[in-house]
Amino acid sequence: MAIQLQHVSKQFHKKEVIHDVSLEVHAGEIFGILGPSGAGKTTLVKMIAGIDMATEGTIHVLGSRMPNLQTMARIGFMAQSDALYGELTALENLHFFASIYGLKGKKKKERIEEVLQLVNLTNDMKKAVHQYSGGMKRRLSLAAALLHEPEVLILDEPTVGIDPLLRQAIWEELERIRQKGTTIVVTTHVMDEAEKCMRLAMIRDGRLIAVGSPDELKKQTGTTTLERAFLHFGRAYA
Ligand SMILES: Nc1ncnc2c1ncn2[C@@H]1O[C@H](COP(=O)(O)OP(=O)(O)OP(=O)(O)O)[C@@H](O)[C@H]1O
Repeated sequence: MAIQLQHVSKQFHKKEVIHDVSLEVHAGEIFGILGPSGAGKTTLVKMIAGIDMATEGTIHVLGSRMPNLQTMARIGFMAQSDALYGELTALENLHFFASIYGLKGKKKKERIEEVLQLVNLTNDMKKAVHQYSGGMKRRLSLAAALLHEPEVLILDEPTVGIDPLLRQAIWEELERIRQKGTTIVVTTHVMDEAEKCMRLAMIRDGRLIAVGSPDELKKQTGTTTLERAFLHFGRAYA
């Protein structure tokens, strides 16, 4: 088991936005968190990544209770808004993040070259990031999250604003990374992306309404699309 949430709740200013969520993510899977805007996906993944704390309940990642600094060094996190330095080039940005992750010398240089190639930005690596398109910034953020070859990779809506071709390329990349042994958690509000996950959690109004593989969720509800399955599970909480 790579990730375990037990009875996790989160309040902001006394308002509860996550209610009693328990779930498990298996090692080596691509696990999706699917829900509409405001459902609580970002709040959940931030707590898993150790950036935010649960108000109640416990979260374990790779066997340690979060938040835990040592474990955080084994997690790659890509936030929804790109945390990049616009005035620096892509290469300079990656050097900066690599130093934060403690990469040095030859290993650092090699890894930067690898991730740039992975997200297909080698030819643009010397451009200032403020000249990048939205899709290029997303890919650079993904590259930064991959620098330290994390055991767990957490991506908050990684393909928002990315054209379909590139989206496809990013998903192929995620599958490659998974095969190398990384456990991946990805949030999305897009059904066809959820469909690509091995298992997924459906979230509505901060509540977990269902967990399973896309096929299981459709079967359980006797529907042919995840969208219908989502509506079906959601109804029980309406
Ligand atoms: N720092 C905060 N302070 C107060 N309320 C917050 C804070 N962060 C999130 N919320 C609230 O928590 C709820 C869940 O937000 P969250 O960003 O987790 O949803 P989401 O599913 O990621 O949505 P989106 O897809 O739009 O990013 C929302 O009602 C939001 O207003």
